[in-house]
Amino acid sequence: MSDTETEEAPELVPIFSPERVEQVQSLEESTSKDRVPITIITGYLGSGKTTFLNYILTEQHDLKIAVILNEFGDSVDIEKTLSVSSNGELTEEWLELRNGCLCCSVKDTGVAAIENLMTKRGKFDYILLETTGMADPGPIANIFWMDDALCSTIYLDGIITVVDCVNIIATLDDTISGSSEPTTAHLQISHAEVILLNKIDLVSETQLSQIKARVCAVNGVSRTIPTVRGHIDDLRSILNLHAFDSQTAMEPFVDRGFSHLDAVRIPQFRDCGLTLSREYPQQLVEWIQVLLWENIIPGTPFVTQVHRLKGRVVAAEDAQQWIVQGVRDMYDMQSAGQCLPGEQGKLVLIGKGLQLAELAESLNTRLLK
Ligand SMILES: Nc1nc2c(ncn2[C@@H]2O[C@H](COP(=O)(O)OP(=O)(O)OP(=O)(O)O)[C@@H](O)[C@H]2O)c(=O)[nH]1
Repeated sequence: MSDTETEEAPELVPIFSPERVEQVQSLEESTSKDRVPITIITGYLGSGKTTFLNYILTEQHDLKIAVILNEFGDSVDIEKTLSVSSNGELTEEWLELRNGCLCCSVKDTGVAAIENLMTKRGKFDYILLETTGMADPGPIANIFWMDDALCSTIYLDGIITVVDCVNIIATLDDTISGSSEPTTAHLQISHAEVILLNKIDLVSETQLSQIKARVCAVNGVSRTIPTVRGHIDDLRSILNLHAFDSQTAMEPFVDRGFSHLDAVRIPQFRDCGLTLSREYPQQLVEWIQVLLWENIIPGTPFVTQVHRLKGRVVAAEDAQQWIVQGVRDMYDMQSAGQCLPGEQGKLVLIGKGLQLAELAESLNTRLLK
């Protein structure tokens, strides 16, 4: 018999008193009955969060879901076009969709937006909140723990992180030089209960298993689901997880190690909004290609790294609108019908080395050629 086998087993001590356990149980019961669940959808810039939400908003299902879209910087009006384009309506108000869902674009994930939503209580039974691509979901999740008024009507059900399989490895590698801080992408993955490995149409099976291994190294306890454009056969399998019930009742996020992961500041990062006059899309595309593929501000020696590009381009000849979307070195352009009279285009860039004056001048020079 070894020494360890002769040692007495340690006495197990309950961590929580019977009163506390009772308190938790009653909170969990009220959770299911009286409060509306909210799931946070997070994921790095361009990973496919809005595409996933658009899928939910247009798919037929028996869920009445309210969606809150939160946008980075200046791109809210472009995003709105994307999220409600299937109905052809553009509005900042809450919009009722044909499948019973509600949709709204807000510039800020403030408590006010959620309180405003709760005035429409009864019209929905679930809330999905999309964070910006640069957000650490920890502090947002904290709102549903800290704010007493919100806690009485809403509870955090879970966090879903959308991963862009094409770019995730580069994004995870992209630490601030000399720093051991986790990147935003690490934080987003580490908080998730469910991780959508999205854009698998663009990677091989071998790449997918490498990506899965890398993602699981950051968070090995969450469920991973491979997706194309966020399509999930059984939406219910990722909702109503009650992922935080026991833990949130037992210990606030600050004790779960969330608070020290507070928003990682990436100093070189910035977003730039450029107003476009009516353009010749082909010239703009050539400019975008140099920017994304050569990583310089076209016609200048300035080095850049664009992580996300979104834009609405209005063609000079026929006032047709095009939505341009770029994620790192990939981009696509889709026709979005005729623009309204007098409407101009806009380009929003998020990344490093983005100098507004130089970008604007470079763009003008190229487009005036
Ligand atoms: N090929 C492919 N493209 C995808 C997929 N999912 C999304 N996309 C494209 O990726 C681009 C970015 O998608 P979005 O849904 O806007 O990404 P997002 O995460 O909401 O972006 P941000 O809000 O800017 O962070 C768009 O051009 C989408 O059409 C996918 O599974 N496959």
